[in-house]
Amino acid sequence: MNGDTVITLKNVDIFQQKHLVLSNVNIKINKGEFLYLIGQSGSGKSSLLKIIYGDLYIGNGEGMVAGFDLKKLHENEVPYLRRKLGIVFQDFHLLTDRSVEKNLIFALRATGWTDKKLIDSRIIDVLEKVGLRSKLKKMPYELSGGEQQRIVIARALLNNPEIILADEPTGNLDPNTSEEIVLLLKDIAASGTAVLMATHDYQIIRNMPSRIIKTAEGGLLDNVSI
Ligand SMILES: Nc1ncnc2c1ncn2[C@@H]1O[C@H](COP(=O)(O)OP(=O)(O)OP(=O)(O)O)[C@@H](O)[C@H]1O
Repeated sequence: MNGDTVITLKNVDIFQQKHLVLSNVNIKINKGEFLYLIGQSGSGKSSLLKIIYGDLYIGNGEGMVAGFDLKKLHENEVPYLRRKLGIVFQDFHLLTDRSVEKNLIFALRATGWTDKKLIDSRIIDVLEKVGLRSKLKKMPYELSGGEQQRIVIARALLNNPEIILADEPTGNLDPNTSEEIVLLLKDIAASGTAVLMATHDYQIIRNMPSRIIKTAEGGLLDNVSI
């Protein structure tokens, strides 16, 4: 793995229980790349993401993610791998009973941050990155769906991840708001974080083309056109 590669999977077989979902997966993703992950429902997109964030273990093959060797990954190292990853999933909602600021403080404390000054300045940094500094004191229900998704992205950026995994981040958003979210993710990629975004939204891909990988027929295809 050279210094610019943040994800390498080599001849990896991906199982759910005893069922082989994807076989012989080969992929390299570099620092700062933005990729779409497509594939029919049930074809293995989530399983691929799970291998990357250490929720499924590698059987056959080799994998390196953000410097962690997936083959040797011990259960108690998974939280450290996750700190190198920003996760933006549809079901990773904001906590609805507290403000944006308190959501972000909660996420930082959970990953070991204790210094109040550093916490405050990190929160301002990530809110500026997503263009929502003014929403610091708002409750999630006072924000639009797109704004909430930006805050989820801000939360994913807190620990300065090497990779963002986004699973259908625009699934509940209207087309214009969806494009803004993808533009934001592309900006984040341009500043050095790799972004892998699973989506079923081909319109977005057509409007904002990028490298596409696809789960199909029990394998992973690279550089696909749609
Ligand atoms: N926990 C599990 N135990 C057993 N089989 C599973 C489990 N999770 C998923 N599978 C099976 O693995 C295959 C791939 O599922 P996966 O969730 O990776 O697909 P997907 O492409 O992400 O689908 P979707 O787009 O609907 O989210 C499916 O056949 C599914 O039934």
